Amino acid sequence: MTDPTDPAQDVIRVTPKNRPDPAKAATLAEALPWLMEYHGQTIVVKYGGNAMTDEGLKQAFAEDIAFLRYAGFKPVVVHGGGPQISAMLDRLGIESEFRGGLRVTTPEAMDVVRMVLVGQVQRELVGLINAHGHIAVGLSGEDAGLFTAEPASTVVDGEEVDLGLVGEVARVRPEAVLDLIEAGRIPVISSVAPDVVGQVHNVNADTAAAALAVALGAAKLLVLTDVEGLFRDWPESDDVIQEISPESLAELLPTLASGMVPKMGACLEAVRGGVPKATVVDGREPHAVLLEIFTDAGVGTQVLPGVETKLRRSYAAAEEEAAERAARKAQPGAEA
Ligand SMILES: Nc1ncnc2c1ncn2[C@@H]1O[C@H](COP(=O)(O)OP(=O)(O)O)[C@@H](O)[C@H]1O
Ligand SMILES: CC(=O)N[C@@H](CCC(=O)OP(=O)(O)O)C(=O)O
Repeated sequence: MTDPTDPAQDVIRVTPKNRPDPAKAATLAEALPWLMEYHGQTIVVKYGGNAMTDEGLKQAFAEDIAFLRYAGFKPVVVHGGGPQISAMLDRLGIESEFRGGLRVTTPEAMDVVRMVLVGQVQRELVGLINAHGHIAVGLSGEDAGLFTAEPASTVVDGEEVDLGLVGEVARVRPEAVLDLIEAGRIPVISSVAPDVVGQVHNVNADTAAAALAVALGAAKLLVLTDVEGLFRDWPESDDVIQEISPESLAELLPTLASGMVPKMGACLEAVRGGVPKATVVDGREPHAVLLEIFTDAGVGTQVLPGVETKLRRSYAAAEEEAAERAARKAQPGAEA
């Protein structure tokens, strides 16, 4: 017989507020096909500096990455830090410019790029992920011969531009990353890399992520940036490309502007190199990684072999249209 006056008894009255929520179970159940698809698979996540704007976003990113690991995936992070490098160069009074989406890098700027990427951004991300169980380890392209760079060049307005110490990835030795994955750790990688004589180069982080995804045989490359995806006619159009084939992307690439050139070029390289899917999503959305991987909601732009180009309205444009419709409805004399 229970004694209702015994304070040791832990009782709870079920009210509509604290009863189990079937919607939460539905969200978890929605994740099942993706858990099955990616269990044990490597996913390379490129975290762009433009999506690291506040502490909450960075913490949510770290939670997502730890979540993937505990869900049985093998996440690998390649991080950027363009805005953070620019801020430090400004503080130090060193000028830098972008050509074709790449930073023209002098030896003086290279020291700053390396210091900010390896010494600041990478350290911070490792710390944030390790708050969830000491699982992250930082590396750069200089560690264990991970990346070998060769000088990159780019053509802007038909002219070849000298980018200084900017590198392409000429070779990947993924063994160090594979060792860490095997040990259940999460590699967090900065995109600086030596050339064959040891001169360190500044590699665009999208480019580095794609090369690594190919070398690891990743099941997916996920790129977090500060736009909803690839806009068809930036900045005029509201249309975001939802799905695109490598062939159509190759046609579109020469028409793209600024940061999207290396980003979409990297997605193309990844898919051409055998990665089944490369996706660009808006990293300003908290938990963008979990939303993209585990839900059916079509977010961002996916590069997939064998698809027709599919468009959707940007969220901002769709919301504006909905607000206009609502305002028209609310006007006196409007039809109910
Ligand atoms: N077609 C396009 N669609 C979307 N964004 C574009 C496009 N063309 C250029 N951009 C620009 O590219 C930027 C993303 O590249 P970048 O600044 O290098 O980002 P990240 O730091 O994430 O690598 C966007 O913020 C946008 O200003
Ligand atoms: C050659 C080149 O442009 N390197 C980039 C490296 C960092 C990077 O790629 O950062 P995001 O991903 O945040 O853009 C730079 O110096 O900004």
